[in-house]
Amino acid sequence: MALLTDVFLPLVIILLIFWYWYRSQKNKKYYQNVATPPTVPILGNALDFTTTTELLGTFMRYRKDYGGLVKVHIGPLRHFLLVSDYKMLEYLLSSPKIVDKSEDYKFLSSWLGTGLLLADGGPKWKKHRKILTPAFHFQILEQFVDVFDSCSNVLIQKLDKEVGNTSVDVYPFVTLFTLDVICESTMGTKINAQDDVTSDYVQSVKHMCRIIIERSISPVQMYDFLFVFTRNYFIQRRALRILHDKADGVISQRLRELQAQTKTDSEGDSEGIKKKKAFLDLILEAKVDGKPLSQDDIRQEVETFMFAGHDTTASAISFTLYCLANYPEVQKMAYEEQLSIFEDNNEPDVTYANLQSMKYLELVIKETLRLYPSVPIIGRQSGEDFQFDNSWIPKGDTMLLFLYGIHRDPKYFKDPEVFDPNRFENPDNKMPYSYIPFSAGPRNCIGQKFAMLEMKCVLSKILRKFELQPAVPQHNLLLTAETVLKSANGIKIGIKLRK
Ligand code: HEM
Repeated sequence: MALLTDVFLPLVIILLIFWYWYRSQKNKKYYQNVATPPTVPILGNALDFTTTTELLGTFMRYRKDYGGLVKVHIGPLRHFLLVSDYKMLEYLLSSPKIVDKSEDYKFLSSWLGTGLLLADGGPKWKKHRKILTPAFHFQILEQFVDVFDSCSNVLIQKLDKEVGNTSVDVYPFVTLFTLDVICESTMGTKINAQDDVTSDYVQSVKHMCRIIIERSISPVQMYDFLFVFTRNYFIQRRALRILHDKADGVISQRLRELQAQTKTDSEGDSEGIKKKKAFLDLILEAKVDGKPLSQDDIRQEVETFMFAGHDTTASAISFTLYCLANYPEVQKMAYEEQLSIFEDNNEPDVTYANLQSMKYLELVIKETLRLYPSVPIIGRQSGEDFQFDNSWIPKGDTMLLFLYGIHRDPKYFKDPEVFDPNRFENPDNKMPYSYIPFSAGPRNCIGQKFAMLEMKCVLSKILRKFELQPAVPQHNLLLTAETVLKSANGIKIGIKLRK
C-alpha cells in the first residue's frame, strides 16, 4: 500500500504533468493568430449550439466578432476550425492535397459507403470521378429533360389542389418531386414518390435523412457503441436493407437487360430503338483499369447520387419559390421571361433549348443559392500538417467551410441581406471563392448542371401556372443547418391560379 501512495501515485502525477506540458509545447505552433470564443470548463463552446437552428446564427456571430478563422471547442475532446476567410477557402478548395472529407460525414457511410461524396481523395475517388464526369455531358443531360418535365407535371397537379391556400409549406411537395426525378434519372425506374408517399422506399429515404442529423447532434447516438441501444438503430437497419435491396435489385435487372440486349444485337435482331440511358447504365458501361465496377461500388455510386441529388435540389427549389413569392417585382420579370419563351402560355413541354434561354430565371436561382445555399457548411481535413499565413493546422483536424457565411459578407456582396438577382447579371469573376454554392475545385459538385436544368424546368412550369404570394399569416423562415439547409417551421407561400 505504501509503495502505491509513496511511489506509484506521485510517478503517475509527474508523468501526467509532463505529458500535459509536452503536448502544450508541441501544440504551441498550431492555431497561432486564430481566435477562440470564450469557453466554459469542460463544455468549451458547446452551450452555443444546443439545436441545429442556432448553428448558423452562432457561426455568423463568431465570424463577425472573431473573423474568418475561428477555433471552436465542443466538450473537452472535440474542436474544429470554422473557415469563412476568403484566402483560406481558396487555399483549401483549390488544393489538390486537402481533398478528404471530415469526420462529420461518417454518419452517412452506412448508406453511401465510399461513393464519390464520402470517398477520401485517394486513387479510387480519382478514378470514379473521372469515369462519372462524362455522365454529366450536355448530350446526356438533354435526355433527362423529359423526366424533369413529366415529374413537374405531377407536382403541378399536387399544387393545383392547394390553390387558394394562403399558407402552403412547399418543401414536402418539392422533396417528393426531386426524389422522383433523381430515382428515374439515376436508376431508370419510377418510384412515384409523389403519388405513393407511404411506400417503404420513400419512408426509408426520409428515415435515413432524419437519423443522420439526429446522430450528429445527439451525445448518445453519435457513438456507435451507444447508438446500437437506440430505437433509431433498428429503424436505420430496416431502412438500409430496403434501400440497398432496391438498388441491388435494379442493378441486377439492368445487367440482365443489357446482357440480353447485347445477345439480340449480336444476333442481328435489334429493333434499332435507342433506349434512354440512366446514370446507372453509364456506370455499368464504365471500366476502371479495364474492369467493370463491382456490384458494391455500383450500388454506392447510385445511392450517392440518390442522396446528393434530391434534398439539395429540393432545398434550392423551395427557397426559390419562397423568394419569388416574397419579391413580386422579381416574379413579374421571371414570368415575363417565360411568356417571351412560350408564346402560348399553355405550352405543356419544356425543351433543353427553352431551358438554355431562361437567363433571368437562372439569376433568380443563383441569388437564392447565395442567400440560402443548399449546403451551408462543408467539412474537410488534411492528411498532413500544413501552414497557412502564420498558423499551422494539424493533420486530421476538422475544418468547417462556412459557405453561408462568405455568401453574406459585405466585402463581396453589397447589401448582402437584400435579395437582388441582378447582382449576378455582370458577374466579375475576380473573387470566385466568395460564391460557392456548389463548392469549388477538385471536389466540387458533379451534378450542378443537372441540378440547374431540373430547377429551371420545374420553376418554369410552376411560374406559368400559378401566381406565388407571400404567406398569410406572414411567414418568417427559421433556418436550420441540417445536412442541407432547411427551415424548421417550413417554407410557406400562398398559391393562386394565373388567369
Ligand atoms: C442545388 C443543387 C445542388 C447543390 C447546391 C449541390 C452542392 C454540392 C456541394 C456544396 C458539394 C460539395 C460537398 C462537400 O464537399 O462535402 C456537392 C458534391 C456533390 N454533389 Fe452536389 N449539389 C446539388 C445537386 C446535386 C445533384 C443533382 C447531384 C447528382 C445528380 C449531385 C451530386 C454530387 C456528388 C456526387 C458530389 C460529390 C462530388 C465529389 O466529392 O467528387 N449534386 N454538391
